[in-house]
Order: sequence, then C-alpha cells, then structure tokens
Amino acid sequence: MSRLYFPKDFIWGSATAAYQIEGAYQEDGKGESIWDRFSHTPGKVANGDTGDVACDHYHRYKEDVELMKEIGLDSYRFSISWPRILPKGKGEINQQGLDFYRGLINELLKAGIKPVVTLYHWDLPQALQEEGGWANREIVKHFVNYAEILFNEFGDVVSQWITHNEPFVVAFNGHGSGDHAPGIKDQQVALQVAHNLLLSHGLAVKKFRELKLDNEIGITLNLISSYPISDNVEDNKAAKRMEDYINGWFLEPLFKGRYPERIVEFYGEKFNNLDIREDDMGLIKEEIDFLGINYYSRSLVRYNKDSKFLGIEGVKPQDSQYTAMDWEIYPKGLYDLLIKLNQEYTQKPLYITENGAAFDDKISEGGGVHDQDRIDYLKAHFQSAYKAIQEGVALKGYYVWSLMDNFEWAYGYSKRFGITYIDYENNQRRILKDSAYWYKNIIVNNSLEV
Ligand SMILES: N=[N+]=NCCCCNC(=O)[C@@H]1[C@H]2[C@H](O)[C@@H](O)[C@H](O)[C@@H](CO)[C@@H]12
Repeated sequence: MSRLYFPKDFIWGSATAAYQIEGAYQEDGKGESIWDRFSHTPGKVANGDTGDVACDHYHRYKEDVELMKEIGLDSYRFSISWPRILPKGKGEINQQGLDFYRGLINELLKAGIKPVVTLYHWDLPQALQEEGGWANREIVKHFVNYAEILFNEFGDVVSQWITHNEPFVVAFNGHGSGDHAPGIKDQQVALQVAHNLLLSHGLAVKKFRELKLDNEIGITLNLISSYPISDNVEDNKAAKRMEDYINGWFLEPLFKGRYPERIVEFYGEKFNNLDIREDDMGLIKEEIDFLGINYYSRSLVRYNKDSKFLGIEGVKPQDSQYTAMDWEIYPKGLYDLLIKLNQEYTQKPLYITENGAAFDDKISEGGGVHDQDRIDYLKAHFQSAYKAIQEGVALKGYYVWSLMDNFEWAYGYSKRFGITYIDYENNQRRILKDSAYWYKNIIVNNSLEV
C-alpha cells in the first residue's frame, strides 16, 4: 500500500444547506421560503416530506459542531437562510436569525473549523417570489442588500463567501422542468432567471469589493464532464451542446463575459427575448477569488434527431455502477473536468464544494452504519482530485456532500448522502458512518492510502 499526500495546506471539509438540515421552519421570526411553500404543496416532494424539522440542526448545532470536531474537519460549508435574516426578503432584519448564525460561527471558530458561507442555497423568501422571484430583475438589488447585511455582520469571521449554489439548478429545475421550487415550467423564464442570478452574483461581488473585506468570494456551479458515445461528428456535437447547456451557460459569462454561441443559436428567439442590458455581461464577469465545483457524475450522450432536448439522448452504460440517485459513478469525470477548467477557463483556486453519493444506508445489528460503497466512491474521487493537483490544477480544498443525511429536495428523506446517519425514526439521532471514520483518517494524515 502507498499513500498519496495532498498539499500541506489542503482544506478538507464537509457541506450542508440551511433548508436541508435546519428545521425550525417557523421559529424565531423566520419568514416562509419557497421550499416551505413547495414542500407543503401536495405531490411535490416524495412521501409528502417537508423541511419543517429536517435534522433539527437549528436546535442541535452545538452537537453537530462536536461531530465536525470528532471527524476533524478543517472547514464547514453551510448556507444562511435568507428568510431567517429578512423574513420578507427585504426591509426589517430578524435579529434572532443573525443570532443563530453568530452562535454557529462562534462554535465553529472555537473548534478551529473555518466557516464557509453560501449566501443562497435555493430557499428564497416566499414574499419575494410573490413579486416574481428570480424572474423579476428587481430581485438583484434585494439579493445585494441581503448579501451586504451578512458581509457587514460576519465579514470578520467568515473565511470564504459563496454567492450562489448551482444557479443552473435554481434556473432550470426551479423554472424549467419545475421539479424544484417554485415549480415553474417555462424555458423562457428559466433563461431569464439564469441571467438574473448571474447578475446578482456579479453585483454582490462588486459590493463585497467596495467593503474592502479581507476574506474571499466566489460562486459554486454544478459541473459535469460530457462525453459522446462514439467518435462520430454528430455525437461529438451533442456532447458539446450538453456541456454548454450545463457548464458553459455559466462558466462563459463568469470568466469570458459572454454566453456560449453554440447553444445561443439553439435557444434562438428565447435568447433574443431576454432582458440583458448593456453593462450586464461586464458586471457578471466581476473577478472572483475562487470557483466552487459541485461534481457528482458525468454525462454520456448520443445525437438523436428526434430528441426535443438539444437533439441529445443520454446513455447509461450497463457495466457502470450507479448510486441510489441512479447517477453513474465516474471518478475520471472529475479529473477531466478539473483539467478542462484549468486549461479553458481559470487558473484561480478551485474548491470541490460538493462531491458525494447517496446509498441505501442501514443501521447494522451492532449499531454502526457500514457504508463501504460511499468510502469506495469518495476514495476514487479523491484519487482523481490528487491526479489533477499533481498535473498543476490549483485545487485547494474538498467538501464532502454531506456532513449528514438530510432533506434531498424532491426526494425528501428517501436519499441519504451523509457521512453521518440521521435516524429520523429516533429523534434525529446522529450516528457517524464508517465513511466518517475513514474520512477522519484521511484528514489527520492529509493523505489517501491506495
Ligand atoms: N445525473 N446527475 N446529476 C448530477 C446532479 C446535479 C444537480 N444536483 C446537484 O448537484 C445537487 C447539489 C445540491 O447543492 C445539494 O443541495 C443536493 O443535496 C446535492 C445532491 O443532490 C447536489
């Protein structure tokens, strides 16, 4: 056996999001979010699950920081719930909301764990949705106002800020397919939402720079590696369109100040109808300090002239392994993605802000949770990250999704991504899975045994 040593200042972390773990959905002045509304709408979430209680992190955050300490995390990525801070999305600030996050951050600092804050992880105040939400360009100033409140409140204790988590999913799942809140099914709206999200990101970064804070700011994108099933030209073009649809639509504006041509022409009238103003692309391209990458799986496609989706048909190899989300396990895709980002987009520091897998974890007779499949998944992806670092990619940290099992959006509690098991039938009891103990060993040695 040999060991792969990561750079000495490499950051090992884990990640969560407010709506997925906090619960206390109506407590201490918190306003309603679009996910409160969506999850309470019959038929939207598996088994009628909601985030009303979730992992009850709101009341158990001290216990959870103890868990992070036991695992030995260098850093913890979490999101702040906008409706906890501004119940109506604007106007009056809810001091109890600020107090909760102050308490959490204080516990993290006491434990020597770097706080990394995601400003927006999908839980928009419902009051703003009622004014059009992300489809209404007015939202941009409300987001910047919300961000400025947090920059001023926590700017001296937060290590890094992430403006948005996965604008692709907010735009296209929330406003295109409609399987996420607010459940809109309109491609034209989805494209406008994507633009307004990017614009809000750029203006929040601009505000951050004006405040002259000495921490860092970036954005997190869900990115794939896209492959054609054959080397024929149409399959290759289909793979490129898929990459433009998920990756390019956000990477090109952020790093090159433009939308990707190939797919702009595909959108045609829907793109021409967008409200994009003269300075927008320059504002979106405001320089960031790092890029966050959420990688879960690859995309393998063939050209299909009858497919209404970009003329693309997905392919699922029989001989691959799949997670409980039915996502192909393809660690090489992470390596290929990191190399491509380094070569085609940025040499800025990169962080894997999410990578992990759902498996059907069970509590064993002996009381432990033996999730060897998750260990194997993470080990293979850590090896891909290591290889990319060895080849010069400025990968500075890795956050495992997730610290604990949680509310998996439209799947509710039916999918478990955590390295900590949550026993929902037993008062949300926490049980560190074997993967947590395995991860602890990686962190303490800053190396991977292969
Ligand atoms: N095939 N395939 N697809 C890969 C999936 C890409 C889109 N979903 C995500 O990335 C979400 C991200 C989210 O931040 C987190 O809140 C979610 O809990 C995790 C797990 O779902 C991931």
